[in-house]
Amino acid sequence: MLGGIKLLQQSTAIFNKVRMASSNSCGFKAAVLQLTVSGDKSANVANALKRIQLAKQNGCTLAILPECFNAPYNTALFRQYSEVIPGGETCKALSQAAKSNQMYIVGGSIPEICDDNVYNTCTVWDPNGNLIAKHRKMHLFDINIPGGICFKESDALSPGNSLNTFKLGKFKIGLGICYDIRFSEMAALYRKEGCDMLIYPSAFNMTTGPLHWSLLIRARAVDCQAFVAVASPARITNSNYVAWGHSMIVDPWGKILDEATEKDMDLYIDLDFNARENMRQQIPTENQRRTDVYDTINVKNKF
Ligand SMILES: NC(=O)CCC(=O)C(=O)O
Repeated sequence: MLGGIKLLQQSTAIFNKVRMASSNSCGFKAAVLQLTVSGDKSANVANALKRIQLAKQNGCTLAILPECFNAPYNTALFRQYSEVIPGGETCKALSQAAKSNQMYIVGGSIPEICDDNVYNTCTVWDPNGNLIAKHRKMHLFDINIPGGICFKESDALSPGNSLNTFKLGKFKIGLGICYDIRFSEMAALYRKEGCDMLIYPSAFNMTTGPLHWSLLIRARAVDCQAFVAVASPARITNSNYVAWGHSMIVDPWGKILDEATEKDMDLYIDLDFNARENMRQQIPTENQRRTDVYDTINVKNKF
């Protein structure tokens, strides 16, 4: 824990072992799974496992699940669906899936219970089935747009207080959850930490989704010069919270490499990190920052 920023990373020994099996020098193939989420937790988890296996069959090294993929996205239900990490049924299933498919899994998010607090938490699993990172949503989704949407996660959830990264081979990946993407300071810290990619399991809504969703994803990609992947639940029009869908992966230039519709579907995308290196050399903003003028992030939050 340095300056309020905690990094959770696997040990070098595991890292080396996994790297051999799972990535090459310039990239890997990622799956973004846009799953239908119902009130039946076991069915949600079983569906995720099936789709992870399909991603493996399609040559993917990494599978990314949506925010709140095992439970309805509903403040009144978070506690009821919550489970402990890593001992709960969802974590056990994800760990097993990572091991049997020899994949990395970014387990979207699930309602986590810890010391009677409930968190919106993302877990990450390596191909040995080990939990290598955990991120609790830092910025709770509390908004009120008259005639649009009123949602108050803080009625039911506590916020996380740390930034979290993990390594896939030589690539460093920073984690956020949905509303976290609106806070560019957080992404800037991940960039400063050297992240090659940011992943945000998400569930935007029908009011903000149309204008803000791809804008924010592309903005974070361009200002961090990193890949950004976001996985949403599929849209179910008669549910309490209607998700925007449109899961996507954007490259460091801000180009949308692939985008889902609102329907239940998966994306499989080859990521070539050479493109990222080229961009960082051609537009070297990292070395051009005027930290003599705006030094808040750099001074307060040294990793
Ligand atoms: N689940 C969320 O955090 C939703 C965020 C969202 O929709 C937004 O507009 O921001």
